[in-house]
Amino acid sequence: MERLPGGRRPRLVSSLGLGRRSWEVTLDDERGRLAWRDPRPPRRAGENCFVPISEIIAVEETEFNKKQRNIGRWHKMAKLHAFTVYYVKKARNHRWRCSDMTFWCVDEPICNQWIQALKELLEMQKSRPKHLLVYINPYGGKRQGKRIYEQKVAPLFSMASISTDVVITEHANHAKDNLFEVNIYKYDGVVCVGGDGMFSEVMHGLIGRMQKDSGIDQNNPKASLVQCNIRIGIIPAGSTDCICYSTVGISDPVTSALHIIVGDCQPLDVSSVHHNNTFLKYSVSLLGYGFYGDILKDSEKKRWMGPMRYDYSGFKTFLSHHYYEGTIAYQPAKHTHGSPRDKESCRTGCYICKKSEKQLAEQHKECGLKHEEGEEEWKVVKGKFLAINAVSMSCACPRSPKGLSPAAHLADGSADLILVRKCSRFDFLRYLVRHTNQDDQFDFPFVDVYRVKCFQFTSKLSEDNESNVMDIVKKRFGQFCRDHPACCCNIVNSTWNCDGETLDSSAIEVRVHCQLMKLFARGIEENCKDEAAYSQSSVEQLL
Ligand SMILES: Nc1ncnc2c1ncn2[C@@H]1O[C@H](COP(=O)(O)OP(=O)(O)OP(=O)(O)O)[C@@H](O)[C@H]1O
Ligand SMILES: CCCCCCCCCCCCC/C=C/[C@@H](O)[C@H](CO)NC(=O)CCCCC
Ligand SMILES: [Ca+2]
Repeated sequence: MERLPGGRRPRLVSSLGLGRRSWEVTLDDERGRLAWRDPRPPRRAGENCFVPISEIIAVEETEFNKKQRNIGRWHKMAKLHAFTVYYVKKARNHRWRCSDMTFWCVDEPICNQWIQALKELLEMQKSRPKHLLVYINPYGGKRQGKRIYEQKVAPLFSMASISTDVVITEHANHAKDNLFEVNIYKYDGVVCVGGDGMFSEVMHGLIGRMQKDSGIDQNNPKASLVQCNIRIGIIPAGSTDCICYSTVGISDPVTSALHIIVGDCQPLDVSSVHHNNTFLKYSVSLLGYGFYGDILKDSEKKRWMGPMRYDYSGFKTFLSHHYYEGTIAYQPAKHTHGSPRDKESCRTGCYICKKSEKQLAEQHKECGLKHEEGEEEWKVVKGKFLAINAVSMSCACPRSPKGLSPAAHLADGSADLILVRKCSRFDFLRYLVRHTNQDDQFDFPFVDVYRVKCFQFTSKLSEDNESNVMDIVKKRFGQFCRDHPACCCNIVNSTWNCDGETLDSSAIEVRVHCQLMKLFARGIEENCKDEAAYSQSSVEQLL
């Protein structure tokens, strides 16, 4: 086909059948859409329907047979030629489905011309993956990972001509270790089928591999880490699925598979966690000490309960009402204009995240001129806390649809540090209930929230130990308190919950790395009735 300047194709316009009627169908490369309208005048506004090319999954020649819709007298008069376009249909609550429509005509060359033109346009969608590495955790969540992948995801990948290498994990860290061995550069992305823990493994494998290949020492808390451009796709099959929910808006395997197929790209902040110049872990969702650390520690013993373990341990931890003494030092995130108290949330195309992306690009250009971090002031907060939560994203999940910090951004280079001070059980319950409703979680005198780019935490116990107070006495005293649950003052440390895994150290140093990695996602789309939504509901009416 001839090309216009810029490599674009001329518009392809034909009269094609769709359902019972004949339509003027246009493939418009410039506007990036497949559109059709009723050729009979008068043309009323709203009769023009389209599907964006970026949301077409596949096109294939279709055999017309008796199963096809009744298309009136046409099939009696001539042999019909047809092609089917599979596309993304956007349903409620950010759910995506694969829908299809079959166009037909009597002229075979025209039908072939359409198939070829559509295939060429799909081929030109350069952000779409062609070859993926897939890790499936068969034991995550309700142990449905393998079935979900085989029944719901693999057929879509195959329809979209995506080839895959699939690894079913045999033990914890299988995926992470494997990512250090395989030739990751031959893949357009890595897919993990499982929960947040499985995602964390794949992320550690990929980020770790990138640093290793670039000679960066992960143990240096100040190191400028190398960005990972190999995108990760999450097929949710876990217990919390917070990362999937917060980046897509729903925890649904088919929706996530479609975001992978259309080649979406969502940059993501990653926090590095160190202790004494030793690398511990990366985190993208929740770093929680106190309440969420204690829930996790208790729930690990109850893995056999499946996702229910969090409800059981949550209730138990709530009743125990332990608080912990410690010191937090943080540097405010001055580079970003947002605030954790903003009414607006991070949505697809978020301008605050875009601004951070520009700043990051400038920093990379100026290479080496950054790190004014050391000169900026540190703020210090001491106290007794029921929970210390640092979230790099909202942490929205089915249990908490707005998340722990509804205005947190996916890719602004900051985390929201939420300090919940000692308060009554009743007040803490009021705070927890606000995780689940529309009320402001930070509107309590015992809750403080700061947007930070790095922070350090030291528990009272480790401070005292450092100041040479006898370890054994402290530990005994801690035991004494735990044996008397009515005494809420816990002299032992809590545990850090790092994206659903426990950390061995309570004293940690955390730094947010702006947009260190990328996901096959686009952030949460605004819930307005946009153009695409309109065109698709019109398709439904027509067929
Ligand atoms: N084959 C396996 N056997 C045992 N553990 C595995 C296997 N594959 C992966 N894992 C580990 O299982 C952990 C939990 O997996 P996953 O996240 O998929 O499930 P989950 O039920 O949602 O758990 P979580 O709430 O911790 O995210 C991961 O940290 C991962 O390292
Ligand atoms: C009376 C009603 C009170 C209800 C309160 C419900 C609050 C739910 C908030 C859930 C916040 C999840 C934050 C995400 C953490 C993930 O990185 C992590 C890994 O999957 N999950 C957990 O640690 C699992 C943590 C699960 C906690 C329940
Ligand atoms: Ca962030």
